[in-house]
Amino acid sequence: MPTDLEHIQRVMREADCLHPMAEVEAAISRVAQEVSNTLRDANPLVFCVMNGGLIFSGKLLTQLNFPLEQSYLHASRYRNETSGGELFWKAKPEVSLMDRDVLIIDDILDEGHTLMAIVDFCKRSGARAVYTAVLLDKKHERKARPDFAADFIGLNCIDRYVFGYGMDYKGYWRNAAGIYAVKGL
Ligand SMILES: O=P(O)(O)OC[C@H]1O[C@H](OP(=O)(O)OP(=O)(O)O)[C@H](O)[C@@H]1O
Ligand SMILES: Nc1nc2[nH]cnc2c(=O)[nH]1
Repeated sequence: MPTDLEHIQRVMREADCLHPMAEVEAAISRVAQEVSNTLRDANPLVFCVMNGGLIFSGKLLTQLNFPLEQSYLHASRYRNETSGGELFWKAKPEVSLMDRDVLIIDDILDEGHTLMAIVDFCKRSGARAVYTAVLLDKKHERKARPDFAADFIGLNCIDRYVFGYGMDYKGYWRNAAGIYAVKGL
């Protein structure tokens, strides 16, 4: 079925802006400082979790002023829907993680299944230490494991379906320059 672009446009028009661009950019700069303090001497291997992690990764990486290697992995649970299902690996890391300090960068920690599975994979692949950075930590009582938290968090966000800064609504608006909540979700 062709995408109803009028619907996609309406979602943007009716959305609530939760975190405007200036607030998000300030949060990214703070996270960059925290990551630098922890990893500047670690020669880390940094993974962007595609697709959602793309914009946060790009903006964060340009503010990390120390030697690192960068790559990507792709694990998806939502597959352009607004509720999650089974984790599906589209691309596993191709470089060796053995004895490396690894930093995983993703857009959002919601229930946590995605990030937990990625961390678990990295540890089983021989990483020496695995750190995680997320732009948003969504606050609710449905966490897969309440004791699992990201090491670096940009912003806390309310329990709504959000898009922008890499996060999609039905595959659209990853390019929105702010963090928005879909009306009614
Ligand atoms: O904490 P969870 O409940 O597991 O959800 C968080 C994950 O969901 C989104 O990915 P998605 O599966 O939508 O893929 P995408 O990045 O390609 O949008 C997001 O990018 C996180 O990786
Ligand atoms: N776009 C988007 N992806 C998600 N993955 C998990 N939660 C969310 C969310 O609120 N928005």
